[in-house]
Amino acid sequence: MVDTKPVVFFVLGGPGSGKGTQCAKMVDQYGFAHLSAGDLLREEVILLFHFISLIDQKQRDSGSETAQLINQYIVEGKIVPVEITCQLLKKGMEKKGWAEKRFLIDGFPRNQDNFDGWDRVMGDLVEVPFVLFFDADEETMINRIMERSKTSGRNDDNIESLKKRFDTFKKETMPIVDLFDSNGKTQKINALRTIDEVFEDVKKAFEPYL
Ligand SMILES: Nc1ncnc2c1ncn2[C@@H]1O[C@H](COP(=O)(O)OP(=O)(O)OP(=O)(O)O)[C@@H](O)[C@H]1O
Ligand SMILES: Nc1ccn([C@H]2C[C@H](O)[C@@H](COP(=O)(O)O)O2)c(=O)n1
Ligand SMILES: [Mg+2]
Repeated sequence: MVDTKPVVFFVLGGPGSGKGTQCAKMVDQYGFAHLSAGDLLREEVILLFHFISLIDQKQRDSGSETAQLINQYIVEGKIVPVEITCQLLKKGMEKKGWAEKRFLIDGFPRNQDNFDGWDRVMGDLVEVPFVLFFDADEETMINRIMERSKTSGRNDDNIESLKKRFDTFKKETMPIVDLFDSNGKTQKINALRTIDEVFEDVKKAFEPYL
């Protein structure tokens, strides 16, 4: 039987490097499935708070605790424990019908805990041909995020949270990018040009999978 493992491409880069923007273009133009770990975590907080009034006391306490924990991690720019994030990603993949898809998993794995947790749960179930890494300097990324903050409504799009997110990115995420790189699995993209120029390089990286 032909192996039908889903193909997963991780998408990494600093805050505001353009991960979500470029993934959206891959979805629109080539039908890739896109899951952003950050988006899934934000949605989970909303869902847990929203349904809290509908469930019994015991579930309510645990749901509210989880929502508060995720929210706190996000505002502090820290990485949520992988048990939570990996389950959300797995469920998201299943919902999209995972066996036939090419997945872009954006903002994951963000640290060693993410990397190890994914490997435990998903390592044998999917193929990961490479990691796309959007390279940009901090000043550019700060400018983009501060502009985005005018409309995003994100509670971590402010200078205090942003400093912490950059700190986490440098200390915890870059070693993961380097780890993939040492196995020849990082495709680095210069993210400092226009959205369309960056997308030209993104397409080249995915050429064998289009
Ligand atoms: N190449 C680009 N040139 C100028 N602006 C860009 C470019 N790419 C993205 N942007 C803008 O920068 C902001 C951040 O982009 P995006 O949301 O895609 O980043 P991200 O990497 O997903 O960030 P985060 O990690 O915070 O989710 C958005 O407002 C987007 O429109
Ligand atoms: N693997 C992940 C991805 C995201 N988060 C949390 C912490 C991030 O600062 C925040 C926002 O992510 P983004 O939308 O910028 O990709 O979400 C995490 O804990 N683990
Ligand atoms: Mg994003």
